[in-house]
Amino acid sequence: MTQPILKARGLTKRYGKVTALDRCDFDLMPGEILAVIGDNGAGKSTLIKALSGAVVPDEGSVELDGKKVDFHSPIDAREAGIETVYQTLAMSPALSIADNMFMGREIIQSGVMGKLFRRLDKAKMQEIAREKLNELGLMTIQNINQAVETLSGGQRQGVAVARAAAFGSKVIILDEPTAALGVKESRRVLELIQDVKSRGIPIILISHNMPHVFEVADRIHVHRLGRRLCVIDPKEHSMSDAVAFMTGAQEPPEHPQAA
Ligand SMILES: Nc1ncnc2c1ncn2[C@@H]1O[C@H](COP(=O)(O)OP(=O)(O)OP(=O)(O)O)[C@@H](O)[C@H]1O
Repeated sequence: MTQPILKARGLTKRYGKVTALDRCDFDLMPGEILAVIGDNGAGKSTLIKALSGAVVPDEGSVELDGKKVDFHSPIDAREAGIETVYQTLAMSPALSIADNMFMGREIIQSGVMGKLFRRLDKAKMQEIAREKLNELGLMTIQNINQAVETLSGGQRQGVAVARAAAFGSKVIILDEPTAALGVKESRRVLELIQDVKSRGIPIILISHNMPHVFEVADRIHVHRLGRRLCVIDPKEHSMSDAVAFMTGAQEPPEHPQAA
């Protein structure tokens, strides 16, 4: 049987009296798009943070590729191959697309200048950035040296996803990638998500947008009251079923398709 690429068991995170995660289980299978849905305050963000090193759970375990991992910071998770694109994109608007793509992992020139003065290999970074954006069909971005602040919302999101796809070797987490976008831009981002999937990289998609979730997700993790309520197949359930499970208006399916 196929093993999950990312697996969590019994994750618990308390903030004072609030239990944001309550013995939560989670499974992401290789190559899939797994949507995570849930009401406001259900604990989706906390789950994602626990999987990406931004929050250290009080209890529970996380396994990546069958090996136990203990992330203490997002850098730990990144180094292990988990890239997260947050709703509030962590980008520097005044810097170029290439600079943003390589922020925090700049390429240093080989030779003396690099060794002694840590001089950056700008040409190399631009070349790789262009290649990555092209690969993902982001051809609308003409100039790799253009400042990110001059891009549209959808293009910015595209750069963020391309950055994640370029470096996230194992898992990409997207937190509400279409929330701030118009119809056309959302469409482009959804296509991009499918492009990334077709390259074999599994994606966790947190979204409140049910049509978007139902369009791209292979499976849907329904989160409620800090834990996984069930996992549903979007081909077998309607959007109104999903909302009813999520809000507690309807009992979840008897045999939750855990993984
Ligand atoms: N840093 C924090 N300090 C205190 N309480 C927190 C903190 N982060 C989250 N919580 C609480 O934990 C619970 C779960 O929050 P979380 O943000 O994970 O939910 P969510 O499902 O992502 O919600 P939304 O869809 O509204 O973003 C909420 O009750 C929230 O108030």
